[in-house]
Amino acid sequence: MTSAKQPLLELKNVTTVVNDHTPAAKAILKQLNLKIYAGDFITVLGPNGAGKSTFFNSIAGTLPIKSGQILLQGKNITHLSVEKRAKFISRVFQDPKMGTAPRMTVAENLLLATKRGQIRGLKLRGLKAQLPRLHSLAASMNNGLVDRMQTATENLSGGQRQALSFLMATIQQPELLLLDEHTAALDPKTSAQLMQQTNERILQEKLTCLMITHHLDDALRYGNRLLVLDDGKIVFDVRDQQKQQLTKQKLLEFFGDIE
Ligand SMILES: Nc1ncnc2c1ncn2[C@@H]1O[C@H](COP(=O)(O)OP(=O)(O)OP(=O)(O)O)[C@@H](O)[C@H]1O
Repeated sequence: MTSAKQPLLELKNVTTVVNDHTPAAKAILKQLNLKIYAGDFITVLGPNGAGKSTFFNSIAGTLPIKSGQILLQGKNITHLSVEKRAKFISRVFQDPKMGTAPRMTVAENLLLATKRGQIRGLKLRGLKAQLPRLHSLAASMNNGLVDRMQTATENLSGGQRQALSFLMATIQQPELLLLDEHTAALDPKTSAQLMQQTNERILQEKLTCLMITHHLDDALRYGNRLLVLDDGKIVFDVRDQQKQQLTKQKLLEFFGDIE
């Protein structure tokens, strides 16, 4: 029974306010409660402006929460800095330019990611010894990234760059992976390919993941649990068999034309 286990991540009554203490103050997350368990691969749907990115910003610490608590494996991380949370929480954004250092090569970026949280990482020691592992990771993305290991990241295609961002975010097996529409900027074929590699890696590494998407098909096909966020609250939460039985039609009926 999942209810008896300690959640990997728990949000307790989380309220997040933007422009706090100004006349433009607005609550975006509204007393949100959620328990996420190790191994959950959760797809997150919701209309534009529902608060999905704010939800991720609150978990990652890029936006302070106004009230409530965030617990990671029972530890209160509500006031932990973004940098400290980055040791446990990885994130991939929609924009291919965001996850990588543009002037550094693919191999250097990957190596940097293996040393996340260590100061000496910046010196990139040990590149040679790590190369076989980095090569096989790049090859696993099946998109030519492995042939461009010595290429500066800024010269990659958007799909290769997102695949690299994804690898960098998962190379150290984060306790929690946040995918913020990470395939949305890619063409349909590239997006589908990255989605498939994403799924394989998450299952293989048994990662715990929250993935925001506007694609109902992806939200239904991937993961063991599906959430719908609307107006700063979780309004729908299904898992396992209930999720498998969900159809696109039922989802559309539930919250209108989200796509
Ligand atoms: N820093 C901010 N300042 C002011 N308003 C903000 C800020 N961040 C978010 N908002 C507002 O909060 C609401 C929720 O935004 P958020 O980006 O979390 O929604 P979303 O569900 O991710 O939307 P989308 O699907 O369009 O990406 C929106 O109305 C947005 O304009």
